[in-house]
Amino acid sequence: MSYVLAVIVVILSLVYAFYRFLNVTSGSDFADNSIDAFIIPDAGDSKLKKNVSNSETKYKADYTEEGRQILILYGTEYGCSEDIAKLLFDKIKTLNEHIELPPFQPRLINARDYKVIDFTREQVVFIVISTSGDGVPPTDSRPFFEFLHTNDIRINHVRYSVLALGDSNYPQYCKTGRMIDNRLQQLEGECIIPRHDVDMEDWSVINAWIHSIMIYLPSATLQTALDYIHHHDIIEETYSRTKPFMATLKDKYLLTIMETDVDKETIHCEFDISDSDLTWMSGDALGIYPHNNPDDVKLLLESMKCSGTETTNKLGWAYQLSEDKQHDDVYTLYDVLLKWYDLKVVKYELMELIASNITGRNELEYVYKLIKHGDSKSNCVLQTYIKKHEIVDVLNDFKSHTLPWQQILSCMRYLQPRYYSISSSPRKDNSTASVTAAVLRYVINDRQGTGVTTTYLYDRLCIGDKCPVFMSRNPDFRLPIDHTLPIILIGPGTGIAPFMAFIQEREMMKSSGPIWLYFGCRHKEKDYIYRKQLEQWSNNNVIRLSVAFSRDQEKKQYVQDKLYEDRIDIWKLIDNGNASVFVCGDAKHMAREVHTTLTYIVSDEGHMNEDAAVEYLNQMEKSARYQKDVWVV
Ligand SMILES: Cc1cc2nc3c(=O)[nH]c(=O)nc-3n(C[C@H](O)[C@H](O)[C@H](O)COP(=O)(O)O)c2cc1C
Repeated sequence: MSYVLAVIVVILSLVYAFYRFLNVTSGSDFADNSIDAFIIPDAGDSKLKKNVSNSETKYKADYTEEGRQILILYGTEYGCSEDIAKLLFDKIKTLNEHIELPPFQPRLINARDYKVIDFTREQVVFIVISTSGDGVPPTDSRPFFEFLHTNDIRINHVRYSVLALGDSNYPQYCKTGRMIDNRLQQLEGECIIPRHDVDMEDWSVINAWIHSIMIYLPSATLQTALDYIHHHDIIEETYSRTKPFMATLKDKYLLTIMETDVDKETIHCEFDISDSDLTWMSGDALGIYPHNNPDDVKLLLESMKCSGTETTNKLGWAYQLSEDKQHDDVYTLYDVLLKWYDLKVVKYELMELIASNITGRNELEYVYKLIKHGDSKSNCVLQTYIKKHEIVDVLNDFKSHTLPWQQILSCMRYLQPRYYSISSSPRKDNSTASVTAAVLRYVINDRQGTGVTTTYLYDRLCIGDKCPVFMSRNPDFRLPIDHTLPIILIGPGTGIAPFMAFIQEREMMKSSGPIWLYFGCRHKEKDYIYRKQLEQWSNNNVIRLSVAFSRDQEKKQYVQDKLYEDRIDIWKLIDNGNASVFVCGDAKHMAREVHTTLTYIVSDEGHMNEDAAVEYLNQMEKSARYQKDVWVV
């Protein structure tokens, strides 16, 4: 029996080794190809230390020697396209290690800074761009998109390829990348690698695209030239996603009453941004970089077989603090995990790394079962596993691992900022930005899980503490310029956050435009957040207020029921009053229900068939956002 098992293990190991060989030779093994780029050096190694400091500036290098230039242009809302563009940059640089010809000179440019580009001087352009909002380009890439579509720029000598990032749950899937690709074709650019559409950061697609570029470049004919792009020509914002401002938490309090475990825990936080030049408009969001839960860090350290006192100098990338001048400081592993790494998201590379390291038969069989169909989104076994496991769970599932912590880190994601609609208007107080957040606590694999940012804000960040923040623009979510026009705001739960800012704004402007607010929660006495303020506004005729309590009576009531009750008046306000409708909330089904109800109202009251009603709403709801204001912890 044991002989048979031993044979099975050997066969599995061989199959896996062969599988890895196939992947490495086909270049789709992201882990193997990327580890070097991300490995965190040990503090004592000065050569590596130098590399780390360089990595802060390497993407902004001005080239003073001739090279074979390649433009990498990215447009991003949340940073993913930028990370991919940087990875491509690093990969192209590695080609120089194997060639004697003039080096490749990749240049990395944010589409926001497109004006520094002279397309007549470019030869090869790789574009990585996401789609945002309701199928629109990332906010600060919009001028570039506009420029490209309104100017007949001469690019018939340019070779290009586009990587389009998106999410197939949205109707306008990868629209920005698709439109840019079409436009470049129209302008007679030569597409050298067909566009790849990336559904929800599907790394198998991203790797395939990068791999095609790596195959293409060595044999490509490229003239050498001296670079004309100078980074000092690019004006940077003082504070941004990559360079956040350290805001002071001025105040925080619970908005709900907690009597049982299932009761909602919603908080209000105020950040002092007075020493920054940060500005915002009602409808914008605040990006917040959290710290992880120290208990989670300790559990992870155990599963990594580390004490946490291991040291390293800073990461290849972390958000930069303007007052933080000590980039070469030594950090403990505990600190690094607390502040810069995502402890939850399991990357495929980690699974591969584990598979290459463990020896236990059962564990080997298990991991092979998970990864044998690769890292594609269609590998349901792996996807289901990843959804239900955080990194600590994975390491505990494969306890026989002997992985050095540096390698584990190299397969982890950086901690991403979380975005919250700002619930205060700058017209009222432009030095204080408020956010409203539902604290997330859940059970995963028999232990307590917590939402990183919401518990950071409520449990760990104290009043007076500082925390890195930045502004995230939301230009499609704005009050009508004409303040006399009516607005209908539908915002149950924390969906009310941006509407608090809208109402404050109109109140400050003493605007005459009617405001109808539809708010919903479970119980009048427990989670009717901002009740006092809302009722005061209602009593003072600033708003017309309608509240649905879903669990205070036998028959559940939701905002859509309230909309339906008011259907005749709503139709009049929309049709005769030219009202704008805004929807915001954190539940997908709510947005769907509201949309269905609005369609019904328009078709019934406006005497249209359903298709016409949907079309009418599409036209009318230009500024409405469904499910877009969901800033998941
Ligand atoms: C608010 C919001 C709106 C989005 N709208 C779309 C969309 O209309 N079409 C689409 O394909 N993807 C959409 N996405 C998905 C993003 O394109 C995807 O998450 C992408 O990986 C983000 O890349 P970035 O971090 O470079 O911006 C949306 C994502 C968010 C958060």
